[in-house]
Amino acid sequence: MTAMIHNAQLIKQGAEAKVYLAPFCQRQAIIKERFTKAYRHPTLDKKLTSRRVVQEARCLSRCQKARIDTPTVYMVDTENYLIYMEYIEGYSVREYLVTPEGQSEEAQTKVAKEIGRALGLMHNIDVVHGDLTTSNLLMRNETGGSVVLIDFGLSYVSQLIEDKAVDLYVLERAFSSTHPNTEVMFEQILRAYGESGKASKQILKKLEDVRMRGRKRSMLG
Ligand SMILES: Nc1ncnc2c1ncn2[C@@H]1O[C@H](COP(=O)(O)OP(=O)(O)OP(=O)(O)O)[C@@H](O)[C@H]1O
Repeated sequence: MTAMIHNAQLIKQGAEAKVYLAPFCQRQAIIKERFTKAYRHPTLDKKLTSRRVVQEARCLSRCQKARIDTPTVYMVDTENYLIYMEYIEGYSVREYLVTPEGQSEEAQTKVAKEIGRALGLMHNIDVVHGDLTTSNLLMRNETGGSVVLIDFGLSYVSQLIEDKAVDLYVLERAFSSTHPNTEVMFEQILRAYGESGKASKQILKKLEDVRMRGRKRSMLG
């Protein structure tokens, strides 16, 4: 793949995908390459891998149409399992929260409101992210740190309250395991979410059940 794309720089090698930074149409772009799995039957594997690529690109485009800040999809190559998308210059919320600025109450409130609003809008259009972490929330340099949702690799479309509640729970767990003392910030995310989502009150109610199940499970080991 590096041979096919001129000047590609590998920025992340994951278990499912490689992410490159490369010039594309006179600008820097992100190219995400999903790889096939050797243990699967080749025909089935090709089908599943290209389906994943299409699903990721579709969820990204669906968000973009609803004016949710996500990387613009430039091109999808299902033959080679590639998505070309806008490169967001900035840093992740994960990185931001450990900076002196990111530790201030005021900054955290601002970011929390943006995150909650973006998630509310995303769930309004029935996109479930599937992997919400503070690394998958970027802050754009260009706009002074507005929040961009990335990595729709596990995303899908669902109307189910349960799926959306689990999506929030995944983020809550990510916050509590990665960022100590951010309970207030997470509450603010949920408040903003409650104000911008259609069925958000029901989803937040469901989140309480999901948390309870999570607690029971961890008690049982
Ligand atoms: N559009 C983008 N702009 C800037 N950086 C990006 C962009 N997309 C991805 N990145 C960077 O690459 C990293 C990995 O990307 P991503 O999270 O999409 O891949 P992944 O976790 O390996 O994929 P998956 O979870 O689908 O297997 C991100 O954490 C981020 O640092």
